[in-house]
Amino acid sequence: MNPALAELHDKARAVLDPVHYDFFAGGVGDEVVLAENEAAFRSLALLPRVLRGGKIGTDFPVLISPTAFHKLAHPDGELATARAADGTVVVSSMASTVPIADVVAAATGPVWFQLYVQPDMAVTEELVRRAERAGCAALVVTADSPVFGRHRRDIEHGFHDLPAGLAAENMRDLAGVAGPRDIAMSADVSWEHIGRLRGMTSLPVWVKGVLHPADAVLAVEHGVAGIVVSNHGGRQLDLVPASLDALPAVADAVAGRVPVVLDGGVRSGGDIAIALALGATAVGIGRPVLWGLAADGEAGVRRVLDVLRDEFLHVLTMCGGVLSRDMVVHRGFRC
Ligand SMILES: Cc1cc2nc3c(=O)[nH]c(=O)nc-3n(C[C@H](O)[C@H](O)[C@H](O)COP(=O)(O)O)c2cc1C
Ligand SMILES: CC(C)CC(=O)C(=O)O
Repeated sequence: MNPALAELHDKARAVLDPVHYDFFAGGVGDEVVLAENEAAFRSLALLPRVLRGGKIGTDFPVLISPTAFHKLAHPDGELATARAADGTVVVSSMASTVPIADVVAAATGPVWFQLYVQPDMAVTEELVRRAERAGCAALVVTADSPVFGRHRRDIEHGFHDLPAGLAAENMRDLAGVAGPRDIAMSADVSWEHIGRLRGMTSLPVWVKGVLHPADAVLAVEHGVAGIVVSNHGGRQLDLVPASLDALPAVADAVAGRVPVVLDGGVRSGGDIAIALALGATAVGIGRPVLWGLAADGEAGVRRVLDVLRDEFLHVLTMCGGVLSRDMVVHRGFRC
C-alpha cells in the first residue's frame, strides 16, 4: 500500500468508533477475498518498456467507487467526498447519508448514481427519477447482491442499524411511504431489468459486480454503457477470485466494446498501472476514500486522490507511457 494511504488508514482506525471501522474495513465470511484483492496486485510485477521517447499522457483513470454511509466516517459525509473529487467521477451509493441532489450540488465533476434495483419497480423508477433530476450522468446497477453479504465483523458486533440522526437519505419518502425505507436486495433481479431500466431513462446504464466473462458478454448484449469488474471489495461471496484475477478474461470477452472498470484492492499508483495493463479502462477506489474521509474529511479524500494520481503518473512514466498485458508477469518469473 502507498505509505500515505497507510497513514490515513491508521489515523482513520484511531478516530473511528471500532464498530464503524469494522463495518468499513470488513468483508464477508473468513475475509479470504478481502485479503486476496490486495495480494493479487502484490503477486505481479511490471516489465517496463524503455527508450520510447515522446509525450506521456496525464489522464488519471480513477473513479470513486460507491460506498455506503459516509457520515459514519465524518460529519460532512458524502458532501466532503463530492467536494474533494474535484472532477474525478463520484459513483454515489444509493445508501448515502446525504440525498443524491446534495451530492451532485457539492461536486464539481460528474456524479453517477449506484442503484440496487428494488423489487418494487415503482420504487426503482422513483430512484431513477431522483438521480435524473439531481443531474447524475449515469446509473451503475450493482449486480452482485441478490442478498446482503454476511459480514462477519458486523454480525459479531450486532451492527445493523445506523445511529440516531443518520439515514439512507435517498430512500426517504418513496412510493407513498413516509420516512426512509430499507434497501431491499432481491434474487429476482435479472438482465430483463437492465432492459427495463434502459427503457426508463436515457442515462447510460453500467453494471457493477461482474466476474464471469459470459456475464460480461450478456452485459454488452443488453446495451450497458460499461462494466465494473468487482467482488464488492470482498463483501458478498468469500469464494470468488480476487477481482484483478477475474479482469483479463472479462476484458477479452468485452474486446473493447465498452469500458471496463476494475475495483477491489487498489492501494497504489502501481496497482492502477497493473490493472490498466491487464485490460481495465480505469479503476475504482473504495476503502482508501473512506480512510481519507475519516482521517481528515474533504482534505483527507483529496490527499488520497492526489497521492494516487502522482504515483500513477510516476509509474506510467517509468513504463515508457504504455501499459499492455505483455508487461505484466508473475513475481518469480524468469525472462
Ligand atoms: C463500507 C463499504 C460500503 C459499500 N457500499 C456499497 C454500496 O452501497 N453499493 C455498492 O455497489 N458497492 C458498495 N461497496 C463496494 C464498493 O463499491 C467497491 O466495490 C469496493 O469497496 C472496492 O474495493 P476496495 O474497498 O478494496 O477498494 C461498499 C464497500 C465498502 C467497503
Ligand atoms: C448498505 C449496504 C447495501 C452497503 C453495501 O453494499 C456494503 O456494505 O457492502
